[in-house]
Amino acid sequence: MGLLPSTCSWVFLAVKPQEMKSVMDRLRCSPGSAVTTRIWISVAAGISSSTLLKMLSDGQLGRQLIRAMPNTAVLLKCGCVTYSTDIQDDSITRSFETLMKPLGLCVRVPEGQMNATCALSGSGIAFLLMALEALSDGGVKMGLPRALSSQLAAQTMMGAAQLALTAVEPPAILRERVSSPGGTTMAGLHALEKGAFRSVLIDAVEAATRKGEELSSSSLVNSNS
Ligand SMILES: NC(=O)C1=CN([C@@H]2O[C@H](COP(=O)(O)OP(=O)(O)OC[C@H]3O[C@@H](n4cnc5c(N)ncnc54)[C@H](OP(=O)(O)O)[C@@H]3O)[C@@H](O)[C@H]2O)C=CC1
Ligand SMILES: O=C(O)[C@@H]1CCC=N1
Repeated sequence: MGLLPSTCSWVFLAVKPQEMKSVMDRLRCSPGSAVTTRIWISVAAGISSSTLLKMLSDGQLGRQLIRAMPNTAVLLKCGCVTYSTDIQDDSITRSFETLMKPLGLCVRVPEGQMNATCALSGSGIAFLLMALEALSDGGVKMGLPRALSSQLAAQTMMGAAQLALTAVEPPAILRERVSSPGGTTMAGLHALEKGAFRSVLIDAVEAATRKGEELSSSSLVNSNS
């Protein structure tokens, strides 16, 4: 990775947060590093824009930075990309959004919300996949074949997401419509409430956000070392 062509005007930094400092150090020594007008896009979880900007300025690599957070569903063009930047030139942010929009939803957020969006949409895919696995296990426990159970769980999750994305009503109302008095859904929802389902998901987003904050402070320490 010693070479950074000077013609390369947009560079994605997609290494693990712990690798970022050493990668920046190596970029500084690259022949093309003198180009200070290029746009840097970091997708690293946790590392704040101020830490990244410090690494860029230490390496005299310019200061045009976009901090972005995609999720793995971008592979299927139904992902989320959140980003924050202090770049004032609208043509640059428009170009970035044009690049990202085919991948799914692309939303600009304040820097202070990046760790929370990383937790919710970046890591949230894993939380939902775990829920999907568990739903499928539930079906298998009740005698369904594994393949059918997994297929029904995934399709049901997609259906719930499509309903939530297209309906005018909030998810709570959509849920009520499935919950007949004395019916099967209420029986299942009661079991979820007893297991603190909602609370556990809220805890998961909070824990992932806090981890992002920790990664930010540790990379700041590293960038000063
Ligand atoms: N996984 C996810 O869902 C998401 C991840 N991210 C972020 O993306 C980043 C990468 O994560 P992920 O893709 O999961 O990790 P991977 O381990 O899959 O990929 C890391 C990449 O970095 C390369 N790499 C490692 N060390 C160096 C180095 N010293 N110099 C140059 N390249 C290096 C690796 O190359 P090689 O394979 O050749 O070793 C590999 O291509 C992380 O910062 C993560 O926070 C952001 C959003 C979502
Ligand atoms: O945990 C991770 O490495 C990544 C960051 C965003 C989602 N997962």
